[in-house]
Amino acid sequence: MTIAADKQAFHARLLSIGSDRYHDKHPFHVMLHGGRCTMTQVRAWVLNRYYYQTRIPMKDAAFLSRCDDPQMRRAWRSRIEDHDGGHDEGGGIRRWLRLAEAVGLDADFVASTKGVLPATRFAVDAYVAFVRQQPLLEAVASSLTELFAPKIHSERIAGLLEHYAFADDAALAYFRQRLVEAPQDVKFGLAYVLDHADTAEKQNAAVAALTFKTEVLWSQLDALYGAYVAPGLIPPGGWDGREGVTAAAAAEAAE
Ligand SMILES: O=C(O)c1cc(C(=O)O)c2c(n1)C(=O)C(=O)c1cc(C(=O)O)[nH]c1-2
Repeated sequence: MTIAADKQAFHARLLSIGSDRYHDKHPFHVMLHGGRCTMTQVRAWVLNRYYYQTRIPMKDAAFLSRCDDPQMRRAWRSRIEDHDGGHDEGGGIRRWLRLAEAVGLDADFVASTKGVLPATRFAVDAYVAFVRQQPLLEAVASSLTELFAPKIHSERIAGLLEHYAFADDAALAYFRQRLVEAPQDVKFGLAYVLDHADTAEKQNAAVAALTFKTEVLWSQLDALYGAYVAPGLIPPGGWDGREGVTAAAAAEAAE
């Protein structure tokens, strides 16, 4: 096989992980985007997913701390800016808290990460540990689920706007902004992985890293589904569906 054909086949393998395993296919997302979640289920998703949001810039900082190439650090550091932003305007994390408020949650409660499901923490912490420990090629490959994220963000914007009263441009600003940011990140990450995975062994390791990441995402939704859809078993320490719901949202529900 020529080098170009080998790269092409490797690229196709990476893309097929998205079509086989990305979390857009998870039943919880299907419910959420199709307007079939209760507000308690929507809140549980926002609250748990906040934990992922908080750990993304931490894993990117872990990544940067391992990079000895200034070129690479320069390309990677905007990811931290995207999520943390500046002191006054904030970034993705603050936009996520705006979504939390729009769904009727107290932002300080969500920011405390109280009530986050144990399995959400385990999955997200495993991602941070992976990026801290594994070879850089695998750390970059694990970020490539973002290849598939613009599609899910577009579907989510459309689905939430269509089906839920809380959804408007301010509430969904997080997702619109990701549609601008993610393609830049992924362009660099994909080129890096295609260039540096130059042996079958490295290609297999990159495929395994991307697969692992799809599992990190999928298991967060399994945890949500089990606790808040069926069988509805909320583990000790998991959000009870009431704490942190604003008085206004609780009153609206009681009407
Ligand atoms: O809503 C989603 O489905 C989704 C998925 C992913 C992803 O595929 O990891 C990310 C995001 N959103 C996202 O907003 C985001 O900032 C992000 C960063 C990363 C990463 O691994 O560095 N993934 C994702």
